Amino acid sequence: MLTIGVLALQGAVQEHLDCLNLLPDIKGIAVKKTAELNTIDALILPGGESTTMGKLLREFNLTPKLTEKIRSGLPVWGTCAGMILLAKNIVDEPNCHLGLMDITVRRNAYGSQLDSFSTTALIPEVSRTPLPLVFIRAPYVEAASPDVKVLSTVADKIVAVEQRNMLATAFHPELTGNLDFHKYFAAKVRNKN
Ligand SMILES: NC(=O)CC[C@H](N)C(=O)O
Repeated sequence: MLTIGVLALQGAVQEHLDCLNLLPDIKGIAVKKTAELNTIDALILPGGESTTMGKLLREFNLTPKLTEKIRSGLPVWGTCAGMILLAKNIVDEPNCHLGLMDITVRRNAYGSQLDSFSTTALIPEVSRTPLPLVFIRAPYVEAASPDVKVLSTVADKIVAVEQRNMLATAFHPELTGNLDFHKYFAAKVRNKN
C-alpha cells in the first residue's frame, strides 16, 4: 500500500484524493502539517492559486521541511499552481516559492481569451491513447534546463515536464475522469521504492 499525500492548504485537493482513492493499493491523504510529511510516500501539489498556497506554506512553516523532503527524493507532482510552486523561475516575479525544478514558468499564460480550455494530446509515456487536458488559468513552461524531460507540448508550448523525482503539469488530470496520469505518478513512486 502506498500513501500519497495531497497538500491541503488551498485548491483542488478533494479531486486529487478522489482519483487516488480509486486506484488499487493507494491511500490518498490530505497533508496540512509538517509532521504529516513523514507519513507519505509521495506528494501532489494541487491546482489553485500559487500566491495563496506559497503564502500559506510560509505561514505554516512548511517550506523548509517540504523542500528538504523533495530534495532528498520524495516523489512530487505539481498540477497547475503546483507546477508554479516547484519552478525555480516565474516570469515577471522576483521570487519563486519552493524553487526546486529547473523550469521558468509563465503564470496565466493563455491570457483572457483562452483563460480556460480543454484539448487532447498523446503523451506516450503516460498513455497509449490521447488524454484529455483541462487548462484553467494555466501556466506554461517558457524554458527548461537540458535535464528536464518534456513530456508534452500543446501548440508549441511545454505543458508537462519531469525532472528526477519531480513531475509537473500545467493542466488538471484530476478534473477529467481519466486516471492515467495518476497511474503514471503511482508507477513512478513504486519504481523509486
Ligand atoms: N488552475 C490553477 O491552478 C491556476 C493557477 C493560477 N492561475 C496561479 O497562477 O497560481
